[in-house]
Amino acid sequence: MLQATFPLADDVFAFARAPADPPARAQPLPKARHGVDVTLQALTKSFSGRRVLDGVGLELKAGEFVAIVGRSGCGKSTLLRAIAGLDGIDGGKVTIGTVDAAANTPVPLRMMFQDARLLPWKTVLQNVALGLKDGRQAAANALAAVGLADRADAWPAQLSGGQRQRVALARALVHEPSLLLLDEPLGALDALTRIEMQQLIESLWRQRGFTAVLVTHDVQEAVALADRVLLIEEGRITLDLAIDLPRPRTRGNPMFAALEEQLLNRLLNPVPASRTR
Ligand SMILES: Nc1ncnc2c1ncn2[C@@H]1O[C@H](COP(=O)(O)OP(=O)(O)OP(=O)(O)O)[C@@H](O)[C@H]1O
Repeated sequence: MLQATFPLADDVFAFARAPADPPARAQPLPKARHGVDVTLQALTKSFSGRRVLDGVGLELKAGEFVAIVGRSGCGKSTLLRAIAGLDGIDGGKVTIGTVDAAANTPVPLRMMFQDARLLPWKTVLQNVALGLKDGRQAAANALAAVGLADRADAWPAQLSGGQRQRVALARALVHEPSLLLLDEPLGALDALTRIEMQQLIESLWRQRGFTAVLVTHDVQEAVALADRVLLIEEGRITLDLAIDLPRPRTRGNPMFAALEEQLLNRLLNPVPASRTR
């Protein structure tokens, strides 16, 4: 369900025509949908004989916000892509809601990446409406929800990096996903824009109730956003840390700083896998 086909010739003509369509007036986003439970059982995945996921098991509750951290190359994106069904797995099972992800049944999930992956020959509104039948109104609503109602007719090249990620977020939200997978989507943004985007993602998550899984290198971001932070080491989840702080969270809170330090110390001083199994 994540892959759409893009009729190239139509797109080229659309480039010549756009943005001739009348502007769609923004309306509030529809009422929140609920998130889905996600269950991973004994996931394994190897690349060139090297085991990257080594029997990962995990249960996420509907509407939970989970962050995944770990050293570079530990398998965070591989795990996310396995949940999304983008890459095959060697063993184990992914269940989203009641659907076995291997069953080829569409599941209500969307994914955001570090780069916005917008089509440069489509306007912002057209990018968000992509793959939707009569999607202009829904796209306008989603753009308003991310604060970009006034850029609907702009081209992606006319936007800043932060604005492009807002469009990518709108493009995901317009489908009202029950599960949003975020693969380091804020990694390329400056510090201030990053915090603004974190606040936006958190507020949309609170309004809409989807389950969120965020891969991040930034432990502060993980503590700011997540209900639970998971650490991946040697192909397994070796730490599952509950972040029991009220929202919205204040970085100056001593408990915030203590959790951040705990995670950072754990990342810098890995425990041998044999002691975590
Ligand atoms: N398509 C692929 N083909 C071969 N090896 C791959 C492929 N995808 C990932 N790998 C390898 O699997 C390991 C885990 O990669 P992955 O991208 O999941 O790590 P990561 O924790 O997300 O890393 P980073 O934090 O640097 O983004 C790495 O050693 C990587 O080189």
